[in-house]
Amino acid sequence: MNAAVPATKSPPPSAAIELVALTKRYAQGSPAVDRINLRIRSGSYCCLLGPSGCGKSTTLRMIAGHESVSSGDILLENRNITDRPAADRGTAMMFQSFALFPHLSALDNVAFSLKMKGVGKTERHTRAKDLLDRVAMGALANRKPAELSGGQQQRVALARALITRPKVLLLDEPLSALDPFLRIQMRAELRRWQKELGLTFIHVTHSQEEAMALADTMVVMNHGLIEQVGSPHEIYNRPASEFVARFMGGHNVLDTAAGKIGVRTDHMQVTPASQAAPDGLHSKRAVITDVEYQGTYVLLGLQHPGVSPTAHATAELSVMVSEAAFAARPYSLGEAVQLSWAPEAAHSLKTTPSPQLSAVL
Ligand SMILES: Nc1ncnc2c1ncn2[C@@H]1O[C@H](COP(=O)(O)OP(=O)(O)OP(=O)(O)O)[C@@H](O)[C@H]1O
Repeated sequence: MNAAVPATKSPPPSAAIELVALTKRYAQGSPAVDRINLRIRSGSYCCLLGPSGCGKSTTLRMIAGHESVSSGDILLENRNITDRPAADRGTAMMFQSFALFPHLSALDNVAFSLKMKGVGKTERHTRAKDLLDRVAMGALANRKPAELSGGQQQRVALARALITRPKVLLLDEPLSALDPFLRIQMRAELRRWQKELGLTFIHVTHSQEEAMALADTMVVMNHGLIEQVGSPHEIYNRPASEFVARFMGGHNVLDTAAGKIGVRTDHMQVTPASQAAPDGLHSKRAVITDVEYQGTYVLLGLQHPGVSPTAHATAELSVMVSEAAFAARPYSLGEAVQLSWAPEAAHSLKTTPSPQLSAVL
């Protein structure tokens, strides 16, 4: 007879950063960050995402040690760093404006923190030059920041952050100072560096597109709370709440007898009302209020029937129709249609965040 074997629980994957009931209260009123729990996997690219004022930068600054914690804990590789000084945490920060010293060369900017630590000139210059070579900036090591492009300054800023050999790199809107073209280029570089270095990156952004392009894990915040944690694919395909569906975009939020549901705009079909069956559980009448050509697809804006469109009204619903489908059957403003969707394309949405959502990666 087999002896009963106690069930063994496999340990959770190692976390580079763990936030435990982390809270920041600046003054009376609702906290900027409200008892959030989060584990960020070692070696992953994590994006903190949310609208202005949601608490993402405050969270990052608390991890960096640039902001005091009202209550809760921050652990780095199981070490409690909540009250440790910024320079002694194993984190490094890369800022939006790169914060390079204008009067110092790229090499001296990168070597600066080693100088402050009393590292000798030969060693600090060797280490700084190695890092500049690594980010393909070795040839421009003697240039001052004003003599470098935005992208080159970003590489210097990255090298400068890495010189202290951090375990976790914190990036506060690192791409927002760049023009749109360079932003996309540097986004790819950030992702490549993170993979090459095998470091944990925590990147704050308000851009859904940026977070989707970069993150292994996205953390969507709203009003100091975490609304949802997941891969870009999970968040985009199964937004947990009405807020996430609306914030991520590309979704319609519909009221049904069973509550609110979300359906992706590219997972809805349009049929002329004259050819449609009566509305059912997975269909709805609507009137076209907007037709936008977007290249590979046409975006139709729609209102519920009976709502007269005004010049300032934004469409309540939108549907993506492929360019070919629109060419085969164009739709015009004011046309009555039926929207339909497959039952599996719809998922229910929470309307309010739960205050103590525990987000474990
Ligand atoms: N030093 C401060 N003193 C008082 N309130 C602050 C301070 N810093 C931030 N706040 C408040 O805390 C809340 C969260 O701010 P935080 O900067 O973390 O938001 P955010 O999501 O990063 O926004 P943004 O994208 O605009 O930077 C906001 O309501 C903000 O006004």
